[in-house]
Amino acid sequence: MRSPVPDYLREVLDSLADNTNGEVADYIPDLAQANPDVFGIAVTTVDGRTHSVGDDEVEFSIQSISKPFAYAAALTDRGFDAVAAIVGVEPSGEAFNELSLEGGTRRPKNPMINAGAIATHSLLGASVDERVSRALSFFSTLAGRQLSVDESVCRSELDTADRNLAIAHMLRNYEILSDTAHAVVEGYTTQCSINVTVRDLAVMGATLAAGGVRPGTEERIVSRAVARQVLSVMAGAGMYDAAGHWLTTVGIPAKSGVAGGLLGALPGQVGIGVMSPRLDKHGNSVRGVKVFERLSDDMGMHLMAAEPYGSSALRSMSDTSGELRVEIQGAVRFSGAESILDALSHDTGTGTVVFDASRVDRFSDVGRRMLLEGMRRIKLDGRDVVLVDPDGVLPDPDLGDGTFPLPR
Ligand SMILES: NC(=O)CC[C@H](N)C(=O)O
Repeated sequence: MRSPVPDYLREVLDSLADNTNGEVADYIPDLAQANPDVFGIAVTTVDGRTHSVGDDEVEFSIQSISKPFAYAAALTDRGFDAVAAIVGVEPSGEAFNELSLEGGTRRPKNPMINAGAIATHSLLGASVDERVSRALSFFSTLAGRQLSVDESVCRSELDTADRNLAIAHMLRNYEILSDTAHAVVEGYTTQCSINVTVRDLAVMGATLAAGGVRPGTEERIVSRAVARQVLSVMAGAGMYDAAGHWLTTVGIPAKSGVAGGLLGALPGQVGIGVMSPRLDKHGNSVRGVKVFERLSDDMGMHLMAAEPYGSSALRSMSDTSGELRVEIQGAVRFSGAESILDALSHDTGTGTVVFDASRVDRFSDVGRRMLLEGMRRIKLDGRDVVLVDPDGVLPDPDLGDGTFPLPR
């Protein structure tokens, strides 16, 4: 059988091919020359499979999609407090290049707008070379291949960078930058000029979606906390002044760039990369936005369209000759563990309790701790606790007193 997933992506691509609405960015002269018809879509699952259609090998400058990844690098290198000292996390509801700072703190409102991204970039090193090399090597690690800078796009933007220079001077005035405004804008602009394909974007997004681990491997690239922070800020501010509309209609944490790239990361599921250069008035790719609307609707990818999965964690509970058998299944998180503990709290038996975890896919950290607490309490009630766990999905099941459930 041929997987229908690429066929579906092809159908989405074909259905939008005639849409020529929007304009390519022209404030960066080189981008005005870009072929406006390029169109590619890629999706990477957290377990590492990539499906792509259209112009999936065409390289384009990452532009503002560099912002969440530079933020991830800064959080990793400098720690959360040092980053929070110079950039906030509040949605700005403003255009990407607004000259604005938060009222009280005088920080840029978030790292997804230029002011915040220029501040964030400055944390990647002490000189232009240091910062660019940190961004380039980090982005390459995320993409899983060596990326390079589009020098022509970079020079072209630097020639017309007055607005970003104005932002950098404003930041220096408030002692947010230590290097000169010119040097920081040069490094930031180079970071924005790193070339990627939609496949690179999908893989990079999938790493965030997988909680910081390279899709399909155990290789940790950023901490779980950094991945969560970056996805959260993308959800609230990734689409600039269209962020609220985006969150309600599409509901996938995302980031757009003026070259026409659009990156999405759906926690626990997929990374998505789309490229189509014509932009709407917010600076977001017109066809890119449409692709995300289709994926969100057709594939149930809206973050807030949650399905209840709590009670299904308890497959069955049966009492045979004084022994209580608790069969657990699926992925067990807070709500699933709560349903198991609730059922046990109504049991009035006194005999052995057998927990059968052979149908469990995985326990989240909280699911594991809650179940162990339940086992501990059953033991305190004077009952024997038995665990059936052939796949070792419940590692180190210490009952709090150095003892373990009996195996069976
Ligand atoms: N929205 C964007 O992609 C903007 C990035 C561009 N390099 C700029 O700073 O203006």
